[in-house]
Amino acid sequence: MTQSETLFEQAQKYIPGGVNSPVRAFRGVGGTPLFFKRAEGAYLYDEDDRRYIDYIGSWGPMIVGHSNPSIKEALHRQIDLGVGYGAPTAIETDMARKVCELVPSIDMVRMVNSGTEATMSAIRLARGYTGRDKIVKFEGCYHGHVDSLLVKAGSGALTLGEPNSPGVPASLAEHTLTLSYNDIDGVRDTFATMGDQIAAIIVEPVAGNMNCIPPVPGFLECLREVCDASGTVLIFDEVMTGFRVALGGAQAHYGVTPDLTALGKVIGGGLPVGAFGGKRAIMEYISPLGPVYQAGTLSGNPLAMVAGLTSLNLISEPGFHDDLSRKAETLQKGLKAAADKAGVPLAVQGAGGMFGFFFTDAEQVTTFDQVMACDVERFGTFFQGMLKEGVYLAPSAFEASFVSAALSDDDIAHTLQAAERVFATL
Ligand SMILES: NCC(=O)CCC(=O)O
Repeated sequence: MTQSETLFEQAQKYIPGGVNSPVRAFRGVGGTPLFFKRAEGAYLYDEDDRRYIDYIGSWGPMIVGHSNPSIKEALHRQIDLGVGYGAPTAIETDMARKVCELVPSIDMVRMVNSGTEATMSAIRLARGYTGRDKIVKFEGCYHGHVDSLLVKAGSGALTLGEPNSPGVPASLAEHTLTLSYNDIDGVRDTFATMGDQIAAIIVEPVAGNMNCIPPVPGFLECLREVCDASGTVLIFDEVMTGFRVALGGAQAHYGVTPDLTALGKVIGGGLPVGAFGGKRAIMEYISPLGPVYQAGTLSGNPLAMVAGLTSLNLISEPGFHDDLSRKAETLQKGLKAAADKAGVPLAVQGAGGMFGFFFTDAEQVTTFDQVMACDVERFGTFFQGMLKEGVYLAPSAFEASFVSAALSDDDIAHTLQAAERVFATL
């Protein structure tokens, strides 16, 4: 028995499913989740002392690689000064200023502790601001485990076969209208009949919780247009894409400006942080300025702020995202070439520093239905093969994978050679 197997057995006695977040459980890909004890640069080390090239990066935050010396130094300095005061600090303003500079659609920002809190608060704010209850989300998009957003959700909810979670009252879910991602006509039809009742559209500008689906040309533009016409708040959930698809996020990459943005992952540099921000007139509706309530014991925690701000400073270096995108593109091209060589039908796609691949005959995957038609079993076999080769990809056919700046050209070459060997066995 491996150490991971032993530890997983023990964990299951005390933790539901042995994990603190369901997609870690390796459901649908077989085998036992790996237990890690150390991470450095592009690598994870498991409890059996095996090294893996990491394409998850703690599900996104580790964009500069693990155990970055500058982040560690900033954390050590802050630990000596106290780990939290529950009161304002200068670093919170430094962080807010940085976020507003990097994402020009954000005039004001409020820090929270997770992406879930960010989307939940943004939805409440949009409802309070517009005085409307209905919201629009897209099938297969996941915005954290917020009640009214766990409707036809992606990520672990989809992986485990429960995209509509029990426990969400029907009376709450009925305010959530779910449309098809990339379906421009569907959006126009819905807004033509009930646009004036809809508080917000929330969307992943690149859908990363049903694998990796970029928006088709015109989709995000259409969302902006219908929101403008009906007084609806457009919320981009950039928890995954923020600071990753481009320094200014997917909104900079695709040139479409939301009213509110939800952030997480990279903004915390590996610590638990989320944020939501946007237009001043809307943000002024949040308490204590406005009537919409939102709060948090640990919000703006100084350890989280120094880790996050250091991370944002590191990724602001000129050329950072060009290099990140080049790495992701080399991987995508290489994976496609390796699959072609083995005669395995594969579609590979990505945006900036995120990517995904689909076992399908289709050239391109743009819809939820196409995602669902892909060969999930084959994905599991490939995933396990890559794991044996020391490559740690997202353990679900419904999640994007991520690259970090710590990944070397040799790591990518090793990954592609491994992929060639594993494709040959499928
Ligand atoms: N799509 C998955 C994630 O973003 C990570 C959070 C989780 O464990 O659900």
